[in-house]
Amino acid sequence: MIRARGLARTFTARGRTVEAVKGVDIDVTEGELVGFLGANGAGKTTTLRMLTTLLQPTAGEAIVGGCDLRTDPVGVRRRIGYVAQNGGTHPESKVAEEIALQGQLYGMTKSAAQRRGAELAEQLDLIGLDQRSTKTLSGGQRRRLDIALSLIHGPKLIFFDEPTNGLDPQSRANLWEHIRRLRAEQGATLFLTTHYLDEADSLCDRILVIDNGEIVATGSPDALKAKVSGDGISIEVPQDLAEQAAELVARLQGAHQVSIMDSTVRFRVPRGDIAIPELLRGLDAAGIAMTAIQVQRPTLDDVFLSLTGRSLRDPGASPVAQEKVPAQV
Ligand SMILES: Nc1ncnc2c1ncn2[C@@H]1O[C@H](COP(=O)(O)OP(=O)(O)OP(=O)(O)O)[C@@H](O)[C@H]1O
Repeated sequence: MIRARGLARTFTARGRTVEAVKGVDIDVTEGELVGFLGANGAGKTTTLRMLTTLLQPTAGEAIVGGCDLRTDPVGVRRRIGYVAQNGGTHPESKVAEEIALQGQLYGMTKSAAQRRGAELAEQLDLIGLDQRSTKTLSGGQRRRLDIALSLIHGPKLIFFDEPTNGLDPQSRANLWEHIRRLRAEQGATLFLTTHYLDEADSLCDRILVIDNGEIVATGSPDALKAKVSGDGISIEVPQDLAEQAAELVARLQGAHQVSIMDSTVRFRVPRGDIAIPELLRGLDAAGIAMTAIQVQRPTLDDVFLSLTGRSLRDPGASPVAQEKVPAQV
């Protein structure tokens, strides 16, 4: 659905040159829900605007929805939907007028646009709002109207720029449901930018991490977490047996960063769920009584931190998942 090679964009303003996007390669296959994750100014919007024909690349090439970005931008536009960060509705227009106008922009008759608008209103929980002016809609309703407008011509590839930016947690969760349904019910391919870690984690099949105009990692949220840091485990044992427990721990497959502090042994493994049964058997056989175990799953922020040296933590991000369970030895 998307194949970009060496896509780059440089801006020059007042004698200063900014390399906003430095030659990125992007591959997205049909039906995928891909998140483009990065801090403010990383180059997300610039990339999205290039892929949607709104901005000309300085270098590189891309096939988007089967059409060449450089030679057939009109073909690209016909095949994609684009939900911009700030939407494009006029505050005084009525919802029904916006939908009809958008349909007509895509060459539909007024009645065909109204029929399609009614279908979309049903799918996106906008029923009963057609005579409301867009300025009276809530933030979540306005975002859903933006999505309806971008879907009027039935695109199979949809781009979202920061879809839930500025929404309250409940409206964000509601919008995620709508985005998931778009894929499940219409088989759409979705590409969205976000700086929300929890959004990327819970919504996306695959994430591309962009930093300073370069893609620094790609993979499923779980694969990225396992690759970068793995699960952190700490166990409590009698202090005089901590050394012996640490030796057992070091023999677990993939164990690293083993350390001892008083009666606590800390370490990391690629998969805690696989390591723990083996650890329990080893401690049992050695007669070491473990009194507590704590498992800390890695977060996407751990991934981001290890890739970029900076944290992307935000108020909407999920807390670190922690489980404290009694030891069973
Ligand atoms: N029209 C422009 N002229 C000059 N510099 C620009 C222009 N548009 C973007 N930039 C610069 O390019 C870089 C990437 O910006 P971009 O908007 O793509 O980042 P972003 O990851 O989308 O950030 P945000 O999350 O804040 O939207 C930034 O340094 C930005 O200041």
